[in-house]
Amino acid sequence: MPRKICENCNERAACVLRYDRSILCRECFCRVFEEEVHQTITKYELFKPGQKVAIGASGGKDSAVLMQVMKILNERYNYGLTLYLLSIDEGISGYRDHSLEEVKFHSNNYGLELKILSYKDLYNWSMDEIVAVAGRKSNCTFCGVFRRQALDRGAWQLGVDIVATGHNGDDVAETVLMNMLRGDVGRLSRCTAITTADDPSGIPRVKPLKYQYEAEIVKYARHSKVRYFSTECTYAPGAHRGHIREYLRAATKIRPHVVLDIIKAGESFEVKDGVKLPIKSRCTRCDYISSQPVCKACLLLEGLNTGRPLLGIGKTKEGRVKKYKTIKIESGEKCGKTDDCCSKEKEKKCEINDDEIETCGNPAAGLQAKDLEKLSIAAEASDLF
Ligand SMILES: Nc1ncnc2c1ncn2[C@@H]1O[C@H](COP(=O)(O)OP(=O)(O)OP(=O)(O)O)[C@@H](O)[C@H]1O
Repeated sequence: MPRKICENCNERAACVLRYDRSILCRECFCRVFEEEVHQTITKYELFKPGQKVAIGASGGKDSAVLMQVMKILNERYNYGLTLYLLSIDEGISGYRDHSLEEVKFHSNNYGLELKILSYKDLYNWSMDEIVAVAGRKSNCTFCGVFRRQALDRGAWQLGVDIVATGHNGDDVAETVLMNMLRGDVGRLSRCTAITTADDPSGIPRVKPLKYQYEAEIVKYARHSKVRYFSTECTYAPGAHRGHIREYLRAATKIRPHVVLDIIKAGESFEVKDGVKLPIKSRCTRCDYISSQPVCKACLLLEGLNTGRPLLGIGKTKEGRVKKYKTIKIESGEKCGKTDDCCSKEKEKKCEINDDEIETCGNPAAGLQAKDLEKLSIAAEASDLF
């Protein structure tokens, strides 16, 4: 069989590009990969000259590749950025402690200042301690909510203008599917954004690898010899995201560009006028941005600190969060079982929980409450932070 050669330079071929099936050698593949990221950065104007950028560094393949590509592009194209590494130590022994060793190696290797913040210092709870009291079903909710705030706090401490994370195309496509399966219109409408900020006046986060396939990130790491920690999180196997990931992998075998197609579908999604989305305000306890009077992180912490670890998770009666939903009343009939029964007006903002299902005879209220309850489980983990 004739030896395959690179379509660019006639060197020995090493891989096939996923989207157009071009056959490339190692060097040309790496160059094409870097140029694609450069295109994303320039097209979406992710950075401005002179900015300080913290790279969210977990030690895994995505953030390790992001560091290397950002360092190369910053020099090749004179972006004029000062790069830092920011790591959050969630306190997962046998996982994060090992992956942080990789981050320390990268910090020395690239000469980039590294800041590490731990959940234990920030919240007085490590993930191992949380899992010991809350079990393994909701660990991703705790971890996702706490990490979002921790990255923000770390970014403040470093004094950076922007945080870049290694979220890749597969991550974004998974999140689109997760939000669709949950019918979470609010998150669906914002999860494909390449630049995000929980707090509009806070430090924005960008995803320069948003259009890169995970498989090609792995190839890039292999061909350009990027070191990374490859073990999966100790607590990941039960996560909902894992099932979606398996589905996406299977779909990719049939339709190789399904990842980019899903992202495109998500980007084209628009919320109809009149659909009510949660209104963001400030947490009354910590002042962090929140659509509830008390933010999710404060609620989860309250649960942990008062021996009710599922408070805010929405799984037990004790830990149930108050939910509000605007209910349309078709007939205007009054069920009469509660004083403030949602009956007189055509529309009313109702607090929904299981007790209300029992006491209020309005079938619409019961239905909404059950649906919301299902949706609330681990819903926080379906945001890309
Ligand atoms: N503990 C952490 N500290 C700092 N940044 C993090 C941390 N965990 C995740 N991130 C950032 O969020 C991105 C996506 O995280 P995710 O949990 O999806 O991990 P991943 O897909 O395995 O990425 P990676 O391969 O970089 O670990 C990472 O690439 C990184 O930029």
